[in-house]
Amino acid sequence: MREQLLHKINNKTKPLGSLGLLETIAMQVGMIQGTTSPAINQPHIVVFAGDHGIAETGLVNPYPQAVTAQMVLNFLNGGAAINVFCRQHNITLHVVDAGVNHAFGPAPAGQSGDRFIDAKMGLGTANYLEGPAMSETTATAAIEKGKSIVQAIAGSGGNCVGFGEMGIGNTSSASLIMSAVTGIPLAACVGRGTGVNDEQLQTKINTLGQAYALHRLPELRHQPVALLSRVGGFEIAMMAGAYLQAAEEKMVIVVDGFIASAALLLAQLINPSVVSHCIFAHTSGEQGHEKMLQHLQATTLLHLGMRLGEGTGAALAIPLIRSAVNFLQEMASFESAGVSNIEATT
Ligand SMILES: O=C(O)c1ccc[n+]([C@@H]2O[C@H](COP(=O)([O-])O)[C@@H](O)[C@H]2O)c1
Ligand SMILES: Cc1cc2nc[nH]c2cc1C
Repeated sequence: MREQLLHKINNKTKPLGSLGLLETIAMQVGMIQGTTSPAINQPHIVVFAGDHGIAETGLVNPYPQAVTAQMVLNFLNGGAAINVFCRQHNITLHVVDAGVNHAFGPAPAGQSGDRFIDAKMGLGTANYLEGPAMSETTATAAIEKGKSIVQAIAGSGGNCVGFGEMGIGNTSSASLIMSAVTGIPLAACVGRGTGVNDEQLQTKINTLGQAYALHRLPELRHQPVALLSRVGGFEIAMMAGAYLQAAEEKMVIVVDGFIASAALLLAQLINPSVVSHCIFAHTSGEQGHEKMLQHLQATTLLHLGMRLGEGTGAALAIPLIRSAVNFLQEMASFESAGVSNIEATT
């Protein structure tokens, strides 16, 4: 298949390699789908929302925990950045309550076709400065729930999915997971998140250092469920399961920013082949993301200095992925168009 795809790509009416990363994407999507005529059907973004006990201490996050629930309602009312980009690019948006510290009541109706999924694992995690964030049973249940959500989307015909997240305090979980899994020192994994100042950043690093020592994270570096239970989040656990199922379903997976990539690190520990299904949308402005991407040996499509989350980077990358698939499908070949090629190409 690789040979056939390369032949098809190289015989399009363009100088060899001149579509750059789009050629890499066309090759990858063809390999995932096992065809020289790949297609992106209805793409989906799934945003997992969850709260973090540590956020209530105010030691690691500038915005209050209540923003998580408020933003979920904003998603359902169509007013967040991810709503705008999904509307613009005709992407179906799903919003999952993975464990927000708020009772939303019976299925709050989304406008503009947005879908709400109640998968609440609790009213936020416990504060991992004092004990585990959740039990290992709950971490496993969240992974399984993430799988079933993606299974339903695949069943409805979607073959491309991006995962986003919303959770005040979740850059802290992501930094701890990153440091544990990659072995990169914690201080190099901790960034400003939604925007801590220099002094708050030092407090964040010191605070997370305590959690790192308390839970002896380096000893858990090969144990995704244990890591999730100690310092994870419900939305991160669910997203890890979602990655695994999306790969199982042979979907094209679009990876968003810092937190979404940390969830992928955990999914990769469970099934290393998941990364071959992943297209990395963007390099986040969150310090640490670049090093995490290096660990994943990932090349990203976009460098926009974005650090919002919600799946916004993934949504912006989807039209580029469509362009990659479309050039493979629709461009004329040298032969069909009667354009002169050079000898070296076959
Ligand atoms: O996606 C990213 O790279 C990213 C980087 C920094 C912050 N965020 C978003 O900001 C929130 C977490 O930030 P914080 O400061 O509360 O840990 C959460 O809702 C994320 O979606 C997202
Ligand atoms: C307003 C706001 C919107 C967000 N979207 C994702 N994370 C966020 C964090 C804040 C604070």
